[in-house]
Amino acid sequence: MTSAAGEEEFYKMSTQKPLVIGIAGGSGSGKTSVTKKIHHVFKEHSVVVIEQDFYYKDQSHLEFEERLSTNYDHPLAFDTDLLIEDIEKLLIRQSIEKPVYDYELHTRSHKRIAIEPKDVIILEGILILEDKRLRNLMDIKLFVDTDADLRIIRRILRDINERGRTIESVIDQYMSVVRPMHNQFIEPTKRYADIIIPEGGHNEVAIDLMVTKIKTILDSGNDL
Ligand SMILES: Nc1ncnc2c1ncn2[C@@H]1O[C@H](COP(=O)(O)OP(=O)(O)O)[C@@H](O)[C@H]1O
Ligand SMILES: Nc1ccn([C@@H]2O[C@H](COP(=O)(O)O)[C@@H](O)[C@H]2O)c(=O)n1
Repeated sequence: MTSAAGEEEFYKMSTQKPLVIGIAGGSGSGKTSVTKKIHHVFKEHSVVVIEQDFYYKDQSHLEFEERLSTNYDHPLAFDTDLLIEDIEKLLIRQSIEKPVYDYELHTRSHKRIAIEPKDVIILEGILILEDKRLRNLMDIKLFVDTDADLRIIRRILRDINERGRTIESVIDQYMSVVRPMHNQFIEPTKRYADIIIPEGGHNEVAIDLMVTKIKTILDSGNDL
């Protein structure tokens, strides 16, 4: 910082309450794509992304075969207490050690990512709106709403290319667990959203509106 005005701005940015944005939606809906686009705009303005998936419960004590039978679309699959603890730390400007998840091994990796507190926290995941304590931490709640046929097509491609799955395993998991859990737990959380975004990552209008809203809140010192 070279000027008094610059120092004042730095002080304002580093002490205001961080803005928490929740991005929910079904698997394959485009949550990660929306998150990446918003992150891309704000990265130099201090945005941190927290993926709910990284907070799946550690299963390293289980055999690999046993991990295959876990229901990863149920609220109890997540270590929500740890997730809340980490967000609360970021809210009081403390750094955290974010867990890292391994989709091929179905458990947490031994790695951790050091995350410094930032002005904007984006919390992204299928069930982030399901837990009232998490909802209460959010300033803006989004739900990415994409038709089931598109979600399963996207998931098949992604899980085969990026998560080490076979087409049979993706379809079997979708029919037996993902679809029923979506209907039971994820879809009903849409009612908690402030904004419902159809089609996710390619909805430039919705992303521009979100970016403008976040800028307005940050410029006003986050007086929510
Ligand atoms: N609008 C879109 N059109 C086509 N493919 C998309 C679109 N949005 C996302 N995808 C792809 O679909 C897959 C799932 O999207 P992603 O953003 O990871 O969804 P989620 O995080 O909700 O599971 C990814 O491979 C992504 O590249
Ligand atoms: N070991 C795991 C853990 C999670 N999943 C699936 O991931 C989905 C959530 O991630 P998205 O990026 O798609 O939102 C969820 O539907 C789980 O079924 C998995 O397959 N294996």
